[in-house]
Amino acid sequence: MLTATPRLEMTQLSRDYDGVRVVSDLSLTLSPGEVTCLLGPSGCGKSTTLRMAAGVEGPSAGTVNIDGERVADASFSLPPEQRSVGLMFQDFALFPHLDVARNVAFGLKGSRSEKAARVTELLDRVGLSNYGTKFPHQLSGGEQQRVALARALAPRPAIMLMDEPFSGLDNRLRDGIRDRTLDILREEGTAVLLVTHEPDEAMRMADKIALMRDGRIVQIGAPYTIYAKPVDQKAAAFFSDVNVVHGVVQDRQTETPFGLFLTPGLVDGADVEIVFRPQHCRLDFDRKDTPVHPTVEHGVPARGTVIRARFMGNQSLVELEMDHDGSLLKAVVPGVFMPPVGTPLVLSLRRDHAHVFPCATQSRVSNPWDTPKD
Ligand SMILES: Nc1ncnc2c1ncn2[C@@H]1O[C@H](COP(=O)(O)OP(=O)(O)OP(=O)(O)O)[C@@H](O)[C@H]1O
Repeated sequence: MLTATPRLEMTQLSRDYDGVRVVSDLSLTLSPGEVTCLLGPSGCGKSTTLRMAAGVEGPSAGTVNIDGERVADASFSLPPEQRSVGLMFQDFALFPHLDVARNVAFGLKGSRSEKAARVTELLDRVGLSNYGTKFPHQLSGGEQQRVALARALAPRPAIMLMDEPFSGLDNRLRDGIRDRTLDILREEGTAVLLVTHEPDEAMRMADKIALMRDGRIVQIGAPYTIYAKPVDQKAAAFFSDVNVVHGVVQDRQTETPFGLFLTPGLVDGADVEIVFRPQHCRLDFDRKDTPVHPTVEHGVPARGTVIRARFMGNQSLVELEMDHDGSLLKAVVPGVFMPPVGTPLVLSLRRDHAHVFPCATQSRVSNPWDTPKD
């Protein structure tokens, strides 16, 4: 269950390397039992942030608190072993000369029998009850990952910090191990900070996603919010291909081949982008003799010609060259739809899934669902 007291509280954290700021003014809190994913492209500062939470690095500015206690600021940083944190990285880093039971017991304090009981409990939890006397080299990648999880959980850390812990695993294993790992972390009430550059992994695992770019968090929210209400075009494009249609504001609205979009608060002449995902497009055959009618849900359809169609399993990707300006737009439609190159089609978009951003500041200004009927 989530409570109001944060387990980990990072406030206005920054980190410089050789005078270059790689994490900037970053604030983030983690609650017990909550999984937060730091998601972003390579080099955006995810691992540096995680290392500051762990105590492997100290911040150049800002503070880190764990359970209300200051563990780091610009002048000091408690080392990892003095913080209640568990660490898991891509290479499981098991001790090769210790058997599984001794690997799990490594960081444990207490009497021999207490340690043995905790090791037994954890090996049972990760489904490796009979593996205590095996050595790491005798285990598969998935089994090693489970031992690493048991070892990290053994001292009952308040916080689990995980840096791409599943990326070394075979695809077939990964989903099952991810789900089971999450179940165990939730059962333990551990607050989790998971670093990943894979949107699918973040969407699947996170209660909360912190989307990073250039050392900053650009958006924090539940996976659905981050996906459905991106703050800008780059945030939208991090999760899937996007289509972008340009327009110019006139009288607080912007006219496009897909109809009018409200753009309140923007001055006449401002450039805007209408951004929408291929999954939110609809295709219809172009019956040239029959006019295409706008609808509230899909706005005005625009004409285009098929330049490519690809089958992708349970859906098809169709690319169109648009009649109005020769731009390329993509539509993903369910099932098998493979129109030949040159087929005229009309494309419309789900207006409640389209986003309007001013080109200069790239921040979200409105939901075009409010757009009046054309
Ligand atoms: N010890 C260091 N010394 C100098 N620069 C560093 C150091 N560690 C990281 N950096 C730089 O800081 C920036 C952020 O690196 P970081 O590893 O935090 O990014 P990341 O988002 O985790 O990337 P990836 O997904 O590729 O691991 C990068 O430009 C990196 O080169």
